Amino acid sequence: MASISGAAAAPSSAACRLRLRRHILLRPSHLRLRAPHSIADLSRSSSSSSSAPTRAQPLGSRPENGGGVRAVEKDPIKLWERYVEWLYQHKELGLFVDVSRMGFTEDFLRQMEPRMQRAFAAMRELEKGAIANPDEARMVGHYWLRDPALAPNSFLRSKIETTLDRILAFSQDVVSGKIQSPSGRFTSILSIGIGGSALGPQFVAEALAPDNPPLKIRFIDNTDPAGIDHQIAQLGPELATTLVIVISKSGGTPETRNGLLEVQKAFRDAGLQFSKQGVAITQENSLLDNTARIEGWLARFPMFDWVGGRTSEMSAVGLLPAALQVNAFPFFLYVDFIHTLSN
Ligand SMILES: O=P(O)(O)OC[C@H]1O[C@H](O)[C@H](O)[C@@H](O)[C@@H]1O
Repeated sequence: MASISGAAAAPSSAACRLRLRRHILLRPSHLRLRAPHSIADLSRSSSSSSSAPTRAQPLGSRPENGGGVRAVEKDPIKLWERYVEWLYQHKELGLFVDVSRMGFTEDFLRQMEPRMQRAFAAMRELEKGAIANPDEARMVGHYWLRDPALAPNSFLRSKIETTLDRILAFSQDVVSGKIQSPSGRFTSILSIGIGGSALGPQFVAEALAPDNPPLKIRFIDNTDPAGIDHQIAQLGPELATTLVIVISKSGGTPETRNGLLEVQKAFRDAGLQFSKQGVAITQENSLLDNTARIEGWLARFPMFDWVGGRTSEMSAVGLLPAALQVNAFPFFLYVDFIHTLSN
């Protein structure tokens, strides 16, 4: 990730989007996601075949798979040659993949090439919006979230970008105090959601949030009544300045609803108005979405049907909690980093 030294004022969401776009435009073509011409392109870092060092001979080939497997090379010189020939490097990310100690042969790569080409063809179809979930007639497009330009049409692209803009604007307004609870600036976040609607935000909070985030986050991620009571008790009077984010793709998960009902009761008991502090992240017109709309919650953000719960980290599910835990500039770098990583 680029250095954040010299960071000045938080950029506007438009500036963030602009930089995201510029990043897409300026990205060197060799870094673009593409199907390699040959599977060997995947692993070879450099060197033409004519200048390639002599490769170790297969040591332990298995006749049943045509000799594609070999024992791991032990000779240090040959191992070094194998390392030099096959090291994959992505300079921009500082990512290196060393496959030299894996027991494969050239033959293995030749055998796999038709299968890989079929996989790349299937991926191309998927990326163009093919229905990959026939039971529910849904596309599978979570990777469009990381690069909206990949979305199969302008409608979807604009939905992704608009949502990203709204997340940035809302989180900046909450962190700066422009949007407040009736009792003052928001000081913490309570996330209610389970499974795919909790794991990504928990991981990011654990891995990336600063030691003293603008808003500290807590999670209710199961229906254990003692656990729910514990989180509410830990907040104590801070409930009055807690932003409650209710996350559910389907909007009807009973565990999440139980958590919501318990928290709403705690608000009532404390004489607080939940709607002034509640945010919903869910599919449009779900039970949760309709509840939030009818009760007039502070905000609603969409979850798309073409994003699986377990791959929703770069949707509002993951980005809103992340944006609220860091100030806007590092959040932008986070989006930028994920974008680079995915390409
Ligand atoms: O996001 P929701 O619709 O509330 O679903 C939340 C979770 O519910 C269950 O635990 C499913 O097994 C998970 O795959 C899903 O992520």
